[in-house]
Amino acid sequence: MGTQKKQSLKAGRPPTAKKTTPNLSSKATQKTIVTFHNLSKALAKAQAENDQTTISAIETEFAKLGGLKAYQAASILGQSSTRGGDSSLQLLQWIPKDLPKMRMLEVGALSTANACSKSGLFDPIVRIDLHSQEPGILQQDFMERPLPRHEDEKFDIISLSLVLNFVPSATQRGDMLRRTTWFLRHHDPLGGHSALLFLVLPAPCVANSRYFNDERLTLIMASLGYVCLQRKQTSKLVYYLWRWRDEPVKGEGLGKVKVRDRGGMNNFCVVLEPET
Ligand SMILES: C[S@@+](CC[C@H](N)C(=O)[O-])C[C@H]1O[C@@H](n2cnc3c(N)ncnc32)[C@H](O)[C@@H]1O
Repeated sequence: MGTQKKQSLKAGRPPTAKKTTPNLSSKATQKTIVTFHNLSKALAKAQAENDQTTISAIETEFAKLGGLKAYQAASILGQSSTRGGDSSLQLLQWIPKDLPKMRMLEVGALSTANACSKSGLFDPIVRIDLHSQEPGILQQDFMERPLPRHEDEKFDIISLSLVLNFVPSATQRGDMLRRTTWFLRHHDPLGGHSALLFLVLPAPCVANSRYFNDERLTLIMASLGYVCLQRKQTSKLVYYLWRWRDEPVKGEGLGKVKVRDRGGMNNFCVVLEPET
């Protein structure tokens, strides 16, 4: 009892098939990702407190690190097969191959050549990112993306892989999850449309947080109208496939609740504010 090594938020990639000794550059890659996340959290706090001195100091640190570009470069390295691979491979294992082609929105897209892009199961794939790395990726903040005017502009599936943990505050994470429902088509069993959300998080977000676990996530998702179809956890990542079935419950919020507390835990949290 209690002998298991605690997971930290540093863990962020699925294990490779063959265990390899981490080399210096994979450590450096992970350090960039962790530093970026820590700076983002500190910046959100300083901004909330309107602490200009701290904001300037953090911005200097971001610049020294190389900003979002350096973070994305580190994340792309993490997607390479030698570093743990492409999370969209898991989605392909869960999607039936005989469905009509699905309209996909990939939020936080780093490449146009991941497994989903090559599968032929999705058409079109609209890829967006805060900082586009390729012509096939639209530079756009999902939180600012114009809302669809017609059902035809909505999607059958949204991919949110390692994006929610990138969002600096708990309420913004809740807002992001709620926003996914505004972009999904209503499920039409006869027309074959499935409104799906593929969500990937670093495992410690649910497995080792004082304020978040699978139960809290399920409550939030249920309040938004989602049911869990699939879940898989590795030592580093947790993957989910959710079906959006019902309209979100109006006026319902889910705040910050301590679900457990042990030394070495993190404070990752998602808060769902009541929709106004
Ligand atoms: C760790 S990378 C994950 C990339 C890839 N989806 C994966 O699974 O490896 C997170 C990406 O999410 C993007 N991102 C974060 N918030 C976003 C937002 N609000 N809108 C669009 N992209 C966002 C970041 O710019 C970053 O490139």
